Amino acid sequence: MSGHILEADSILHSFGTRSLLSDVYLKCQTGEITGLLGRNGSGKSTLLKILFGSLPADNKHIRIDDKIYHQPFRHQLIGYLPQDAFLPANLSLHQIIDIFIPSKTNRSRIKEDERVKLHLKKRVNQLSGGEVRYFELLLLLHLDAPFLLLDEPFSGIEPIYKEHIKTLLRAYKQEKGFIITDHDYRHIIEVSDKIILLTNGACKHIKHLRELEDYKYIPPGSV
Ligand SMILES: Nc1ncnc2c1ncn2[C@@H]1O[C@H](COP(=O)(O)OP(=O)(O)OP(=O)(O)O)[C@@H](O)[C@H]1O
Repeated sequence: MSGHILEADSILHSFGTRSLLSDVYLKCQTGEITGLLGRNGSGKSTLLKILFGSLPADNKHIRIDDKIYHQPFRHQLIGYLPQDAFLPANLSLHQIIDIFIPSKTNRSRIKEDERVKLHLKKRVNQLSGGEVRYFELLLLLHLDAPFLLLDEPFSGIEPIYKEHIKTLLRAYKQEKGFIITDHDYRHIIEVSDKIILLTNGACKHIKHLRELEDYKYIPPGSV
């Protein structure tokens, strides 16, 4: 897959009288992981939903390879891992892989994953939270979409899986661009090529990690 560029600007969004996103610009390209940080309630999940196209914004301008899209997910250009589990609870992993993944090669790859193959016959509701999270992420990585938005991919994941997930992200960024957000900020910082802090409705591009302290996102002396 050759390189792709996702650019979003002029994103405005309010809930009632509260202006949440007022001046958002961000750019992501294949080969790159963008870490999106921000305090609770700063609007990270809202921004990802707007980029994906599942939440209508008051205003938005999303371009992929210079073409404007209102709902990029309808064109299989963006995949999205929401904060909450999204898979049908009563289907087996085997069934879900066959339904979600168009490519036979990719279906086999997922079924051969050592953390998935043990559970293929189980239903989603028979897995632990961390096992489901890992499976969801693996499914998304095997979609054709050039961009993936990951909302808290490390949530509920045991340490050794977190390391494995970082390895997967580094491997798949050869062909995909990622925007990831998680409060496990050390993992985000470690795996990301660039860091954005969402604060006061705008994206601040962080050049030096100490700026995260200046913006009071992390305590003094953390980096
Ligand atoms: N549908 C909605 N209606 C009204 N307010 C909402 C709605 N969705 C989100 N909000 C509010 O918008 C703000 C931002 O929510 P959002 O989930 O985007 O934050 P976040 O940065 O992802 O937070 P966290 O880090 O806690 O997950 C919150 O104050 C939330 O209560």
